[in-house]
Amino acid sequence: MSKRYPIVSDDYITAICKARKKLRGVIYAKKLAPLMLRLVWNSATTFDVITRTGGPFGTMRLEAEQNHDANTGLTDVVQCLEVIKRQFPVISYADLYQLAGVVAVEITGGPEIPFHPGREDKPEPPPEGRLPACTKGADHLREVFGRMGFSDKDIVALSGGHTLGQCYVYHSGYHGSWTGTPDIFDKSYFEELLIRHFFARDKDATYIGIGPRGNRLLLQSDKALVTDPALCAFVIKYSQDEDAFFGDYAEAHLKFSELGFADDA
Ligand code: HEM
Repeated sequence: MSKRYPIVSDDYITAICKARKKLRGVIYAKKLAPLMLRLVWNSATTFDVITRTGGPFGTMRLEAEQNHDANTGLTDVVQCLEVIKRQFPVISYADLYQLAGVVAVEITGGPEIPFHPGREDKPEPPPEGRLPACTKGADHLREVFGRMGFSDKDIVALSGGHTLGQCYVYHSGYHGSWTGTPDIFDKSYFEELLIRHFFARDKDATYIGIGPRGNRLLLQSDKALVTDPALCAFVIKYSQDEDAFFGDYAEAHLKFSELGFADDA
């Protein structure tokens, strides 16, 4: 679907440029990049193409959505963004959150992702249960991502977002990072995935192992990328070619950050 982006005022663009700088400082100083990325992913991919509800429209500001099981741990980061929102009240929550996601990837060494302003905030949170489950395999990933128009390539490239950050027991019940460099956006997620899935032969939903710098983890949804041959072809490609990963990631990130936005119906 082609996009017809809304025209925003010069003042709005100036505010976006200033907010981007603030975000760089805050995300860097408070080491918030992984949480920011999780926040924007969890916000955007609630979009439902049929009802056109959910999506990257700032509803994570609402307590009801923060209370969804999949969003445990995101309240602090929402509050951090609230401080920036107060400095730039003209910017919608929807734009501010998605801008924060783009900045999080950029300042950790990842690709530059285009950003188009003009999203409006929705008043209602989406229903719970639209995000992919981490305890299921490739069929489930294809079903959930496919619903939003994502291909196999998009599924694998986006899952590379797990190059950043980790799981926390008090959020998801799991503990560990996917790589030894969870504050750097690079292709190490795919390298680790190819090595570690060999050790993950049991039927348990997650693999937990010990890495040079703490616990390593593979969710069932991560393992599915290696056990499914079509998905695995992309894992191998990205593990060998960071430029290819960055290019495909940036394209897919842009797509999720604009689900339901500026659609030229
Ligand atoms: C494929 C389906 C996915 C599932 C099932 C999934 C599930 C999870 C789970 C369970 C956590 C741990 C939360 C916690 O304990 O704090 C997590 C963390 C994270 N996810 Fe995903 N995720 C998926 C896709 C993605 C995508 C596409 C992105 C970004 C493009 C992403 C970015 C992150 C980040 C950055 C973290 C770490 C957050 C932190 O360190 O605080 N995830 N994810």
